[in-house]
Amino acid sequence: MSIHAEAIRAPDVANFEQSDNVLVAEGLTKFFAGFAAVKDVNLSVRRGSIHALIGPNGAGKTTCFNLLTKTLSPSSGRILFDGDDISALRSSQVARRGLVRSFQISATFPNLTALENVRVALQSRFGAAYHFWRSLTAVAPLNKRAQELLEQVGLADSRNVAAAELSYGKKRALEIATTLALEPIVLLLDEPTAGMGHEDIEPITRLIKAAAVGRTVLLVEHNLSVVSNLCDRITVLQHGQTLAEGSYAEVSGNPAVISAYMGGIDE
Ligand SMILES: Nc1ncnc2c1ncn2[C@@H]1O[C@H](COP(=O)(O)OP(=O)(O)OP(=O)(O)O)[C@@H](O)[C@H]1O
Repeated sequence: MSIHAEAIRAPDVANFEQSDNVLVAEGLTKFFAGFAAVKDVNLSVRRGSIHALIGPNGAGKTTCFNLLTKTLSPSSGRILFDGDDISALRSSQVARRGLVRSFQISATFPNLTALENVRVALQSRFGAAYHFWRSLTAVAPLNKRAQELLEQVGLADSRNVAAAELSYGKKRALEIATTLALEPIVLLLDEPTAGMGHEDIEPITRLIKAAAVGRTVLLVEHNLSVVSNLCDRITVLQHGQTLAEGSYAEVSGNPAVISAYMGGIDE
């Protein structure tokens, strides 16, 4: 895959100067049948940063991520996006505001080509004017943008290949292209390198770096070398609580973090 970092377009982010933190969690807590999977987590994601949520297995990363993406509702606490309390909003509502979770592979349409998948994402963004039932001529203007997005994620040569036929790494790249079609202000990625072989990890890391230009990225990631290579800021969770926050150098030198990972760095 060849990736054109500089070509990935920055979103319209007129509010960038307003506040240092684009996404803030305050006292975020989630109980499952009396068990606190996430307990009183405070988190500030700086505008323009690549921020990782890490921690040992069962630390509460996925639950925290699902709360931030509004896939789950918090038991208590609140979430601010661009200064607005989004705690009561649905994921579709926050996505329209620019807080967009990367589609999961299962959400791409396996029988549609890479180009068609990106076009469907663009159609969903542009609404009724480009709905499915419109003729191919009507949606043609979207092909150019879809093609650009495919080029940006290194999939130009795969434009006419069905999503189901793409390699695992290319499926993840397609997933990112469909997400970028929505012009996210904050791009949320759930374990972007999970299940990848070494050959795909480096290109996807470069792709995320490129996609982060002009926007903010928050990801859950198990692979600590990816985290160290990619992320400006890291929040370490353990037992549902924040154990440490800082740069990779800061958190990786923190004795509490070392102890939490002892015997179980799940790279
Ligand atoms: N829907 C649920 N119902 C009950 N318990 C849950 C549910 N989801 C998560 N948990 C529990 O909450 C805790 C945190 O889980 P979570 O998946 O958020 O951790 P994680 O850090 O993402 O773990 P992993 O690295 O293994 O994916 C775990 O003990 C898990 O068993």
